[in-house]
Amino acid sequence: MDGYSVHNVIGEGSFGRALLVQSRTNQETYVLKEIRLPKTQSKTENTRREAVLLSRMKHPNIVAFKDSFEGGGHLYIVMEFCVGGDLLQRIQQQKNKQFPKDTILKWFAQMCSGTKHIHDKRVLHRDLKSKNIFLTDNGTIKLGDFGSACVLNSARGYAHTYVGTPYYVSPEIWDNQPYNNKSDVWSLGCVLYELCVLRHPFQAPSWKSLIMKVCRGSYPPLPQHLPYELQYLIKQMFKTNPRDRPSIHTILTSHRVARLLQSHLAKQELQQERRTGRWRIEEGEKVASMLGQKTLMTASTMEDPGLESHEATCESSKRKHWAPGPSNTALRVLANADLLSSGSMATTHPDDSTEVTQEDPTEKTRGRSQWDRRPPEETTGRRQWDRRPPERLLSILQKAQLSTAFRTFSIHRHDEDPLVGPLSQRGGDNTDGQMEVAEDIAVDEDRLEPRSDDEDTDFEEDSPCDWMTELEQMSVDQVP
Ligand SMILES: Nc1ncnc2c1ncn2[C@@H]1O[C@H](COP(=O)(O)OP(=O)(O)OP(=O)(O)O)[C@@H](O)[C@H]1O
Repeated sequence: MDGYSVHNVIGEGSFGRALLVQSRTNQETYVLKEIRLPKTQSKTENTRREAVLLSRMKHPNIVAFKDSFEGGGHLYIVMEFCVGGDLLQRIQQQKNKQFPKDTILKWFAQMCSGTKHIHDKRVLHRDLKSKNIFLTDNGTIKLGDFGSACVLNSARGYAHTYVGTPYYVSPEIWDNQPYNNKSDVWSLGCVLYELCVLRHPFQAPSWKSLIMKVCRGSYPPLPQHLPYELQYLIKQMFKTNPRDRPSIHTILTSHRVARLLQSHLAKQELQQERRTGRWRIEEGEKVASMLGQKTLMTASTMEDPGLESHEATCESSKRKHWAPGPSNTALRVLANADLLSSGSMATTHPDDSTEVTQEDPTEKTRGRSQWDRRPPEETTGRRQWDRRPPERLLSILQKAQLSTAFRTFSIHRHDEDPLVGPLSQRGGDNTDGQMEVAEDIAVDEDRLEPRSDDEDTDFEEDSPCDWMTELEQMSVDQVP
């Protein structure tokens, strides 16, 4: 601490404080994060990983790491100060005035660029949200607060990390599936939506309603004045099956949307893209070993072909695949069946705006992804994403006191209603209980078409924690 003089405290997070400091050496202003070190050795190691991870991420759209040190039972991480504050504050400052289209595109392009850098290193952010995205004085976007997932890798830590804040959590996480790179894409979709609408895409008056909306990808349509590309992009980012969601690489390289975004990336960023476009294996391995193998798995177009074939042999047995059937964790028959109305048991297909029940075999092919133009017989056995909400979770939440869920999920760290977010409308919104997507949007299916699963970057958490079981146990423990 001797090298810095403290100006003021700029905020308190769940792990400590953020201070505004000035370096005695170069007189520059920085943010110093003071993080309480856990008592046990293994947890302390995990906490240190945040600093290690941050120090390895060098990109114009990621908050720059300056230094880290320890003292008095705390870890201190010194990082770039983003004068413009976080994006959530910026959205709130707008009141109800929409951002100009070009601002949205520029910021989103920069977010993608930063996220791509992280993903190219096989790291998942896991907590992308407008509060963790910052602005510099010249309006450049910087992703911050990432790597906390690696820090919080105790069993409870994972539960905490996986769920994060409910507004940004993708359907597969509610379904107790491993976090993967497409889960970050979903969260970025939420941020993009917030920039366009100044509200959360998914908000509801109850847990059940919120989770159902997320699992069905049900959000109010964007205002008509926004360009087609943005409307379409959001629709793709909110594909409930992660395999149908484009990767960041796809978003940044495909067709018209990509061109629109690329034109908003500064020359400097494009150069950085070119430099880091290919994933460097040594770099990825270094990060993985620093993170104690807690990082990610195989298969990316960014790899050397040699690496790909090597990994295909060595890793194939380890790699987790999406189960070829409905989730066996979340879709157990609900003991208290009245939790779900008949309407909520229906599977809705936004692409053809038809509601069909999950069990109706004649409707199976209509539920296929719009990208999947193969004849029905070729797709037999392919996983159809089940858009019923994760019933086991709903059941747990039904029994659990909201305050228990509040603590476990760390959804909202203050005393307010955990389901009322900073951009929420009280009492939910007009999509509550209904499937309302932008039906009237014309779809050009050739644009931003995700490549096949094998081609698109796709990696996931190595050893995910079964946070749902943990939560279930906690709710049982709470019963007097
Ligand atoms: N690099 C930064 N530049 C400017 N402001 C920052 C920076 N990092 C954090 N802040 C601000 O400091 C405050 C505290 O941040 P911190 O990351 O410690 O906690 P949090 O994001 O509020 O909570 P948590 O980390 O528990 O999610 C926030 O208001 C955040 O906007």
